[in-house]
Amino acid sequence: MTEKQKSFMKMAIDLSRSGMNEGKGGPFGCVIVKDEKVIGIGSNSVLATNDPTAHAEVVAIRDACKNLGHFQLDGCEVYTSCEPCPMCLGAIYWARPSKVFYANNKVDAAKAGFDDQFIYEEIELENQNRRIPFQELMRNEAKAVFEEWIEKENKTLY
Ligand SMILES: Nc1nc2[nH]cnc2c(=O)[nH]1
Repeated sequence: MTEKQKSFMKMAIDLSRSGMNEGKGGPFGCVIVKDEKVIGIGSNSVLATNDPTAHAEVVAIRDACKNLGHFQLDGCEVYTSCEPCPMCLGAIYWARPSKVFYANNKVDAAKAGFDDQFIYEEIELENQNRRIPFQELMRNEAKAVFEEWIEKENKTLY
C-alpha cells in the first residue's frame, strides 16, 4: 500500500466521519481516483436526501461519472471506508473500475447495525420465498421490448 493510496483511503474515512457528523447519513465515505487524481467523492446521504440508494459508493460513482462525462469508470480505483453492500457491489460492477480498496469489512458493518449478510442470503432464495416477495408479471409484453433492443442498430452497449 503506497502513501498515496493511504491518503485516498484517509479521505474516504474523513468523508465517512464528516457525513455522519453533518447528519447526512450513516458513517460511510468513498473516493474515486483516476491517474492518481480524485475524480469523485461521496458520503452516505440517505437521511439528508431521503434516498435509500444514496450510499457513499453510489454517490461517488455518480459524481465521478458526471465529472468524466462517461457511464463507466475504466482505469479508476474506488476507495471506500467500508466493504460495499450488495447494492453498491452491483453499482461498482456496472461502473467497471479496475480495483476496489475498502477499510471496514462487512463484519464491522454488521456490528454497527448495517447488516449486508441478510441481503446476501435473500439473493439466494427463490423469488416467492424472499422477505419481500418478487412475482413475475406480463413477461411476454416486456420481452417484446427486449426483442426490439436486440434488433436495434447503432446502440451503445454497457
Ligand atoms: N459500503 C456501504 N455500506 C453501507 N451500508 C449502509 N449504507 C452503506 C454505505 O453507504 N456504504
